[in-house]
Amino acid sequence: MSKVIACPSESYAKGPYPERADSREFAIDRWLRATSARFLSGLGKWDRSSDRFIACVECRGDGLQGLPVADLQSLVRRVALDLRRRGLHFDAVVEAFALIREMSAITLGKRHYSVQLRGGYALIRGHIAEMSTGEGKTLTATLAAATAALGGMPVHVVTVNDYLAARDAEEMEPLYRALGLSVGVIQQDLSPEQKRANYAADITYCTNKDLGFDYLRDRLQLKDWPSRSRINLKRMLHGEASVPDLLLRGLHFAIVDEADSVLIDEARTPLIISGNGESYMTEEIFKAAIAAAEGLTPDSDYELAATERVARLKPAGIAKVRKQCAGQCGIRHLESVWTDLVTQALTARYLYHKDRHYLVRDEKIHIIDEYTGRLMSDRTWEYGLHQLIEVKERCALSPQKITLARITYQRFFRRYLHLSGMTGTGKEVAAELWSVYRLKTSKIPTHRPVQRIHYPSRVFATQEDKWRAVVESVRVETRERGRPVLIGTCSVAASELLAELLTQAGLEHRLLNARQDAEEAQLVAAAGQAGVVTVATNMAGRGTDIKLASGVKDRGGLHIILTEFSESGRIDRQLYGRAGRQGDPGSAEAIVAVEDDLFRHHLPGVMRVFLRLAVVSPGWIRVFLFLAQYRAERKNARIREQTLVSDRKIDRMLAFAGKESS
Ligand SMILES: Nc1ncnc2c1ncn2[C@@H]1O[C@H](COP(=O)(O)OP(=O)(O)OP(=O)(O)O)[C@@H](O)[C@H]1O
Repeated sequence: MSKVIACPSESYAKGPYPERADSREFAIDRWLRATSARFLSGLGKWDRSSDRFIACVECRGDGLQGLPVADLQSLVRRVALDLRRRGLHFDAVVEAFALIREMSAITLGKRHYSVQLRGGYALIRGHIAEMSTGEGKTLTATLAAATAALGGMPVHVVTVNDYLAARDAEEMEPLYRALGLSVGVIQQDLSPEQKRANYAADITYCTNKDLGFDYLRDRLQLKDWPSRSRINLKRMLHGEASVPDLLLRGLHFAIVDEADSVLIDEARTPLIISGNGESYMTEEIFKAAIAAAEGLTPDSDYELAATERVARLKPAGIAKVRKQCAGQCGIRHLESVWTDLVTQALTARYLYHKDRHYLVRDEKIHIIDEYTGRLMSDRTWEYGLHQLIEVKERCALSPQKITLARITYQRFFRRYLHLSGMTGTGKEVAAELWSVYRLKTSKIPTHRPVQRIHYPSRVFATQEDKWRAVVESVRVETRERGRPVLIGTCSVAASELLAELLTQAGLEHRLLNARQDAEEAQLVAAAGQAGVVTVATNMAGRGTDIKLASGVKDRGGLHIILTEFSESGRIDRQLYGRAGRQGDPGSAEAIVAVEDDLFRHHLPGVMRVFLRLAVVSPGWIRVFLFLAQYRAERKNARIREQTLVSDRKIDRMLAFAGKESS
């Protein structure tokens, strides 16, 4: 079984994955769900405001300060019993929050600030807590996670990449251990047994992808599970019926960190599990398709939609493809298959780029996750795209896959009994979070005023001018001011180009990208030291906490350089958010070019001319940037909408057939 990346444009599912399970395990699971639902029902009885809640926690906390750990632990045991008995009752949650806060002060040396209590309140109420970057969401999550876990709920803390999942679990573990709770971490390369053990922990830190795929694997296990009456019959005839080994313990209580990325941005692409299938497509056919695609003329024969990464053949192109290629490789009778394949070949040839969308390593294609900048080595693209890219890059051909199970994030996360989330950038997507997930967004104030300074953005006519300005800015900030600098680039290729230019300019630097990811923790640890230059892809764009070395604050803190605006302003703000955390000094600037993808794809030609002529002031740059990102976000929202619509259509079709989808 392997995992497939769906092309965003193709969002249909094959095959139903009905749930027809019953057994002692499932009875336990159902009992657990019912218990969880009872546990959560206490929330409905809360009639006091968040201010009152915070005041109660603060007041109770005053009474707990100075108590020895053993006394706190016995109070924790008492509140755990109370939570199990009465559920998320107001008084019990106040007591739990106050105890977790005091225990955190002792074990981690960090006592939750009032604003973090407010964030915790939002999470326990099932909201999205919008807390600015660097405000301590990792610590905030412990309040809700530990309270739910003390009450017996299996808790999943979901984040965007393995590095963050492992870091957060490791940092918070002393607190959980002191509270008598176990912690599990799911990493990509764990065996099923290890995963099962980690999911059995009270609180499990995992990534959205691992969680989604593990859920699909469980659904596949359940697919062949017979109905209740068949199990009973089997038991009568053969004794105990065997039950499948599931990885998860069900979907109960989830806290999604970087919620806008997981629930909105990544929701464009469904999760698909596939297995090896039989195919008549040979290497010759894929080669012929690439050759046919190369023989077509742009604009007259085909058009490319770069943002959606899909190619479309025009009537002239279709006629040419049929005339030139039909009959090749013995698939004459399937002209539509051939045209589809040539269209995919156009996509592979012109819309997927080496060192941007994938890496070639050991004669294999490794997909780069566009949201996290990390390698997804065990994933493949579907509908022949992966094989076409392999042919394009002269790699060995991997077997073609067929879809076994599929789910969208929209549908997956709605299955949790209790869903909540945190992000530094949730304002723009608050309406979508509500309409799709029924999640309210609560804005949490900052603990200390943000001191980050934003220099005016600079737009250059060419890439060369842009990179020259970036190198100059690095020189000034490090050599003249002695500050650390973090430069965000949009691809492995761009990061390597900049690294080369910095070397030529004699500026020492470190590189963090999908090709050089082994020393991520060390690179991040060193990135806050005076004069250190770190060039990174969006691997360092979210969640990364760069701690400033002593003396760096006096020099102005960390400086961030953004070298290409992304389609969403949220992603840019996340990168800026690596500086000026927790009230520290810091600064950020954007140095970009008119030729960057965002402007090329989303700005009308006349505006690009204005930008190129450099007649625009910083104010106008902001206007053009807003417009380009607005158009890009609209397009992406439409894609997500389509994914959801086709998902609902599949649901209705399966319901009509008396089946249930994954
Ligand atoms: N109550 C606290 N007391 C002391 N330090 C804290 C407290 N809360 C958070 N911090 C520190 O603040 C820094 C930022 O925390 P964290 O990385 O969790 O922020 P974040 O909100 O998740 O950031 P991002 O939005 O970038 O993901 C960390 O170094 C953390 O140790």
